[in-house]
Amino acid sequence: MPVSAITLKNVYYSFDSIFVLEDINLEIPERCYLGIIGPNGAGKTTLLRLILGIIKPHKGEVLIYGMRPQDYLKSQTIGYLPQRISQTIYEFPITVEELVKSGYERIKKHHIDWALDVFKISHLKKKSLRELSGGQRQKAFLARAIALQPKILLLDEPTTYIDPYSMDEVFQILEDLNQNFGITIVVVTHDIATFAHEVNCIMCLNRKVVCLGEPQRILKDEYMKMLYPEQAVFLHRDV
Ligand SMILES: Nc1ncnc2c1ncn2[C@@H]1O[C@H](COP(=O)(O)OP(=O)(O)OP(=O)(O)O)[C@@H](O)[C@H]1O
Repeated sequence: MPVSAITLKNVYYSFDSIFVLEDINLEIPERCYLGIIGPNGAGKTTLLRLILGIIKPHKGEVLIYGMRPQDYLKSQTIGYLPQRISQTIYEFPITVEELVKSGYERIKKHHIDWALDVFKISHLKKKSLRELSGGQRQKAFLARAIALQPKILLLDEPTTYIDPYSMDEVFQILEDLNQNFGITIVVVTHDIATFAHEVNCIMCLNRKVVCLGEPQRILKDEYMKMLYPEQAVFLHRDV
């Protein structure tokens, strides 16, 4: 039986007494590459923050390899690329290398070098973030997310700022991290059509789990209509 990397059981979360997530039940097996899609405000980022233990469910439980996130994080890490990165970080003269090790007290140099190498930005390591393009910066943040060699990687809109050529490169790297390094990846995205070719499972979220399954099955009009009922035009893609 596959090991469950992330489990959510009957999870509820509310802001100001309004539930933004309701009765979420989810098992993400180890080595899964899951895409989470859903309209604005569907609760996608909130779900990632629950998995990270930044916030706690108001009802139900979140387990990482059978442990509460705060217990798991005592000995392990979860890689995370947040959706919104504070612009103020660019005002400090921080280099790519410094960014990758920031917040990690005992990180080893070869881990930093490995992460920079994975995202093909070793040549930029002494450059200030201010000198980089948006895509190069995003790769620097992705490198930081994997620097501690986590078993789980959570990415919130990772392809923002990345041009189509570099996007293929990033997809290749993520696939390699998933297949060859065995990292479980959860990616939140609005770029459904592109990601459908990358992930092996898609979850549609809109406060509740609307549907979950293989991309070929999920990207059918019937499910998209359930997820985006206001939209007049739906995706027609062969995946
Ligand atoms: N700190 C907060 N205080 C109050 N409400 C919040 C807070 N953070 C999020 N919300 C609300 O919770 C709901 C879910 O937000 P969340 O950011 O998880 O959605 P999302 O699916 O990631 O959206 P998007 O695709 O726009 O990034 C939204 O209605 C949002 O307004």
